[in-house]
Amino acid sequence: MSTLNVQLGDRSYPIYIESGVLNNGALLNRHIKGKQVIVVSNTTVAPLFMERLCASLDPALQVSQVLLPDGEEHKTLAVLEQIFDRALQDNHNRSTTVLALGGGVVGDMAGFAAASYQRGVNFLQIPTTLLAQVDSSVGGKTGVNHPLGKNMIGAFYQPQAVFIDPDVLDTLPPREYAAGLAEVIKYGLICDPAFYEWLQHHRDDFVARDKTVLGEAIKRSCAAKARVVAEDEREGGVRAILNLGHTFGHAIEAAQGYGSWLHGEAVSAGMVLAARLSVNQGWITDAEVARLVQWLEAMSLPTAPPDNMSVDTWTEHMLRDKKVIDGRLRLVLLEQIGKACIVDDLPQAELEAFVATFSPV
Ligand SMILES: NC(=O)c1ccc[n+]([C@@H]2O[C@H](COP(=O)([O-])OP(=O)(O)OC[C@H]3O[C@@H](n4cnc5c(N)ncnc54)[C@H](O)[C@@H]3O)[C@@H](O)[C@H]2O)c1
Ligand SMILES: O=C(O)C(=O)C[C@@H](O)[C@H](O)[C@H](O)COP(=O)(O)O
Ligand SMILES: [Zn+2]
Repeated sequence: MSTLNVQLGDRSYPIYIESGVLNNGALLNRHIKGKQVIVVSNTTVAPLFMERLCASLDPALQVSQVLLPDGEEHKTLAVLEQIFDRALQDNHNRSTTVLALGGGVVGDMAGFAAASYQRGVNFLQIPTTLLAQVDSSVGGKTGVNHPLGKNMIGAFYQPQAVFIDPDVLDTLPPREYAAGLAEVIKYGLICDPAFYEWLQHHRDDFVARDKTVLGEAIKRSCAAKARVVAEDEREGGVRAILNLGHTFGHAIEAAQGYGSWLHGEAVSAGMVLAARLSVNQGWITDAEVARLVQWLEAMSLPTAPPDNMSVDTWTEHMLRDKKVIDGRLRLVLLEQIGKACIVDDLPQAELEAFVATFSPV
């Protein structure tokens, strides 16, 4: 078993990465504080893993299950209420533990429920998608979408532990697997050039879902995220680099209707746009962007945005980004491959001219 740590003082927590950790009752039960558990999952994931998970839990625990509808379009305040309804109907008190069993949607929603139910209860993450294992289960960003913007309602609320079982990825559909790879590649681009090269070197192994290579990628991704989060938990500064491609990506997701583009797909196209803007600044080369595009395409990821968003639509969504300060956009660009930077002085006219190059007239 590999154990990493997210170092946040008295809120530090372990990330356990182990085949079969879903069946490791001793470990799971050690992190359950009270006598009650609410397992939050969805209608796709629960039939796959709920029984195994519940069999690992201490039989003396009172366990409630909440199965959310599946899909990004259900990551809403209205659906979140289903968790509170069940928690209250089943008399869960402040010492209950919320356990998220699912992908990033379930994790973000369960985390926000844990942050707000009776003003905060114990929270554990069991991520079941590649994207959730390498990104969303770590770092404490929780919340839901609003029709006008992604993740607009939420809280920073760290889990008390993360349990990653790479074996659960065996059932993950190809499109979801590719979406997770986009966030893996992101870490190489923003802060780890050696990892970027290693990932490219193993690109056929990723297509073949080689377990050894995948396990190593999960570990290195979680380690990168843990380092950044430990440095800047609430995104006052450096944490924003984890948002590479997201200003464009979130605009795509919201404008196209949540669920039409997967989050990882929108991030993939968004990273290419951020890379192209970085070329315009004279920082990286066209050849480096071409190499990235070719790689993402080989992973079946989109590398261009949809062609139905006007400049106004782009601008409207991008100006709602959470990184905006006093009406000024902050964009994550690439100073080099493997080194991101945060840019807050790109003239609005330059950004609009850039967006116009891929928008309908
Ligand atoms: N909090 C963060 O730091 C953070 C980071 C990245 C992304 N996110 C959020 O995460 C969400 C995307 O997460 P996602 O990509 O995991 O999507 P998701 O949660 O919608 O899961 C993708 C699909 O895979 C299914 N699934 C999950 N595990 C499975 C398994 N083992 N086998 C078969 N099917 C399985 C799900 O039911 C769903 O249909 C977005 O809402 C995004 O905003 C949050
Ligand atoms: O953890 C972070 O910080 C990230 O930015 C990780 C992103 O991959 C993730 O999609 C996050 O949810 C985006 O956050 P937001 O603050 O832009 O909504
Ligand atoms: Zn993301």
